Amino acid sequence: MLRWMTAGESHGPALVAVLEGMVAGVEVTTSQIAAELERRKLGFGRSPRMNFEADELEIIGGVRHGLTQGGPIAVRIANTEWPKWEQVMAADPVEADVLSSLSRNEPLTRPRPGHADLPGMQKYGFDESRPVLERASARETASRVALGTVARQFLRQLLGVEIVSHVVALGGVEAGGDTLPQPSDLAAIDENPVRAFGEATTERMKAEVESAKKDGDTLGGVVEVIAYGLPPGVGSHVHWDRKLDARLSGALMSIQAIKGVEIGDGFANAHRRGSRAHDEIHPADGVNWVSRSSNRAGGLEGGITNGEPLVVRAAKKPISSLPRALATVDVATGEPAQAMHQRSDVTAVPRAAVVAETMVALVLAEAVLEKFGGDSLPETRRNVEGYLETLRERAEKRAVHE
Ligand SMILES: Cc1cc2nc3c(=O)[nH]c(=O)nc-3n(C[C@H](O)[C@H](O)[C@H](O)COP(=O)(O)O)c2cc1C
Ligand SMILES: C=C(O[C@@H]1CC(C(=O)O)=C[C@@H](OP(=O)(O)O)[C@H]1O)C(=O)O
Repeated sequence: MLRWMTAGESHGPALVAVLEGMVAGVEVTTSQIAAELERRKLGFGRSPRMNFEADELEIIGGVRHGLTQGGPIAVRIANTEWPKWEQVMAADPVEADVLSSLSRNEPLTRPRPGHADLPGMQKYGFDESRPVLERASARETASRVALGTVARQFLRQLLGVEIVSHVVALGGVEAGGDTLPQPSDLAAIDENPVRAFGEATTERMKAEVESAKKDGDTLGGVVEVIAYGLPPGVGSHVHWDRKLDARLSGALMSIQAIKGVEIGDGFANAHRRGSRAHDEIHPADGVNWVSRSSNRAGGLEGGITNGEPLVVRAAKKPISSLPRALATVDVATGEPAQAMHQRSDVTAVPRAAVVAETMVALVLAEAVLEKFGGDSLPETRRNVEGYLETLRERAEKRAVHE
């Protein structure tokens, strides 16, 4: 079983994260994780904080000389802004008069519609939203990306799986073209300001971001993640919590501000006839011994991978910290007020794509380990080879019968 947990506040000393259950022998280095953390900061419309908050990464357990050891993998990502927040966010009590002298410590009593502020205050009994937003903040996704890098390396080294993402819609502008980006396109996508691929909608997307910024507004969008190289048979149809589509959706929905998930042509298929919705199966050579002329299912049937590329989409709502603040209630007075706002991204859609890759990597690594087991990469690899050999033998038997 692969498990992962994160802890830490947005303006606390550091984020920490633990990945438990990863096999020994996976190559992973601090610089590989740091490179993924940098990718998470990319994208036009990002928060001013992305320019000055450096992710100071340290692997503090589970990896030795560039190889996982089989034990829990622990990472720490220091918040370089910590000195400015040390008193506001101190773990131990701080003198009341010191705190009241800090402008950063103004009680946040005007909750933002769309953020976790108000329901979090109600649920946990807080008079202001600081303790809620500190943990709700998508700063936490940095620690997910760190763990996701390990999952990604495992999938790559075991199966040659490559995970790609791109922005397919931003602020109502849809990226053109039906061609799926390949792993070799990822570098170009990372260099694209809005992480788009396909027809040149980049300038229109950027213009939309500029326009929203001018209006004091924010934008949402849709990201797509594709995983190449998965064999058929990962996930299961036998029980609700083993279905890979359910697990992927839950993991993607757990990303801050993701409000919709689609597997393959999920929503478009709902409007098509069956004859136009499924992927007809044809005989072919190779391990999978079949081919399909389309991939509307997004590589999943019955909650199981079918050997086609896995394609999932996630819809992100616009950021809820609007410069042109929305109406709210000041919970200190009960009077109408404007929601608090200090700074915010115009959009975090390009960055959410990288986080979505991470969640896909973690879920796939977990499901692959369930299918193949093992405690070391060579052992898991032997199990994969045994399974693929069985698939091949079954395909050959069929060929003899024909
Ligand atoms: C990469 C990323 C960056 C985000 N940046 C911001 C931000 O700057 N301001 C903001 O209000 N929300 C931001 N969010 C969204 C909030 O964290 C999210 O809306 C909030 O935690 C409430 O959760 P919910 O939207 O899932 O209900 C961001 C989300 C992601 C994925
Ligand atoms: C710090 C990150 O994202 C933050 C996510 C976030 C939110 O409300 O989710 C709000 C912003 O933080 P602040 O309110 O301090 O400006 C973002 O910058 C990060 O992704 O590293």
